[in-house]
Amino acid sequence: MAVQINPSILSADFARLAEEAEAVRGADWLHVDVMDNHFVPNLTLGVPIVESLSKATSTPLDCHLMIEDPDRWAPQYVEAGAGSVTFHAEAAAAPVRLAREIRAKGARASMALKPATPIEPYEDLLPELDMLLIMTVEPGFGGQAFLDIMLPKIRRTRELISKHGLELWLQVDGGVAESTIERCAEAGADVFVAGSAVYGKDDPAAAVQALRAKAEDVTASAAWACAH
Ligand SMILES: O=C(CO)[C@H](O)[C@H](O)COP(=O)(O)O
Repeated sequence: MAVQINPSILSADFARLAEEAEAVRGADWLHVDVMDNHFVPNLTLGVPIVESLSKATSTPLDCHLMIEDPDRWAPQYVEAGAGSVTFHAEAAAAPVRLAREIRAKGARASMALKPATPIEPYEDLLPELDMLLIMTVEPGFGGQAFLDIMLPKIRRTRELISKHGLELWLQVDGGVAESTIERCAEAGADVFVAGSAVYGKDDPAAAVQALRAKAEDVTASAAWACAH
């Protein structure tokens, strides 16, 4: 699977979201962080803004729901135009039913794990998903330091994906930058969310390309990618 770079609009200027989407032309997806100040201690945006943004950009939206009760809300993000919707394993009451509903409505279904949540209890659910997101910071804020201790979980997840022969994308989010992306790629990630490492730069589009080049260098020779 080709490397994908998804800039996180959490680090963008919320008053100029359409222009900020344009500033990362060439990115694979725009990562939209939805926070409700309950599941995480921060508040960002909701369905109406996702609906407007989906009409304002041709880059598909990868919505990461850091909210309680995703079983109720996630389908509304598909209707608002999201191409991929990620709910948290810790918040979903019925993750299989929810993943099937997201897919049935026409979006990619994805599940996220906070740093302290292991992958192993979810092995049997993986065929129900199009992507698995491993948080490499505690969710809630951009600009945090990458948690190296998540690398073994990324490796174990990649092994499970290979073991079951799945076409599942493996996304990492939090502290992904030029200094950390190679370690994530080597461990088995193929979809990379980056907020401050893209929007914190003078040329966000160039930052996307620099991240892509680093990850592609690794995946060209990584054992997991060659075996895939
Ligand atoms: O989900 C998130 C925070 O919960 C953000 O997507 C993530 O933190 C991106 O920001 P940065 O790349 O600056 O760490």
